[in-house]
Amino acid sequence: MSEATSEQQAEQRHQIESTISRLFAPEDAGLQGALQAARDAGLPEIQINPIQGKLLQVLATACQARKILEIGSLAGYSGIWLARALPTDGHLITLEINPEHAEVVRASFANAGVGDRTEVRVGAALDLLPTLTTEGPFDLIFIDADKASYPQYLDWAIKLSRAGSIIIADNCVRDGVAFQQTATMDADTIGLVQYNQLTREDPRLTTIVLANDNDYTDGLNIAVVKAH
Ligand SMILES: C[S@@+](CC[C@H](N)C(=O)[O-])C[C@H]1O[C@@H](n2cnc3c(N)ncnc32)[C@H](O)[C@@H]1O
Repeated sequence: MSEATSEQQAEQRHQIESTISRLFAPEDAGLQGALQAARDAGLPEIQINPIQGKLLQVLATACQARKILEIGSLAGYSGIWLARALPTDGHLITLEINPEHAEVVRASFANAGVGDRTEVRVGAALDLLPTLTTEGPFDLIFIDADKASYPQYLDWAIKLSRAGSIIIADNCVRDGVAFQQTATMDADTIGLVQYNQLTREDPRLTTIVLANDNDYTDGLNIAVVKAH
């Protein structure tokens, strides 16, 4: 029997990922509504994928999250996955620099039935993070905004967390460039490379990066805070 070509292997991986997505991470009307609202508003389609969304829920449930902080809301897709892991008196704060994105997020949260436990704060995350010190600690922090600021976001995430909190950052693979020091890196890549290095070396964290198996998304850096 002839061996599968790399195209056949890629197709097989895609089929398996689609099956996992369909069985374990189906999108309901609220999630699909957020995607449609993003398209209608002309927002870029750069949200996490359904398997990552379900993984965020699994992690939020594992740390019994009551308070979640997100940096980078876009249209609210990842926020909906996260908010649905909260108890009814739980709270998600999401930070978004673009006021037009924030309007879409608020409408999508309401449409998905999580408007009561979510709050969108508009501004540059590095300006907003210092205002959150009295509202923490946050049980889960999801970082998914401008990549150049990731190292500073990590500092804030640790400050705003407790032992047992989970800090997750998106785009920490980028076809492998997020692990390589090179002379020609742009500011985003420098931020990602430093973020991976900092989370790997910080004795307060236990960290892993999970790469997705397809070619149109990326990978999550997942760190658990052991102690401060
Ligand atoms: C990749 S998207 C977020 C995707 C979203 N987490 C999801 O998966 O559904 C990044 C978002 O971060 C926002 N953003 C970029 N720089 C920011 C900053 N300095 N502070 C706050 N938000 C920022 C962008 O406007 C954009 O909406």
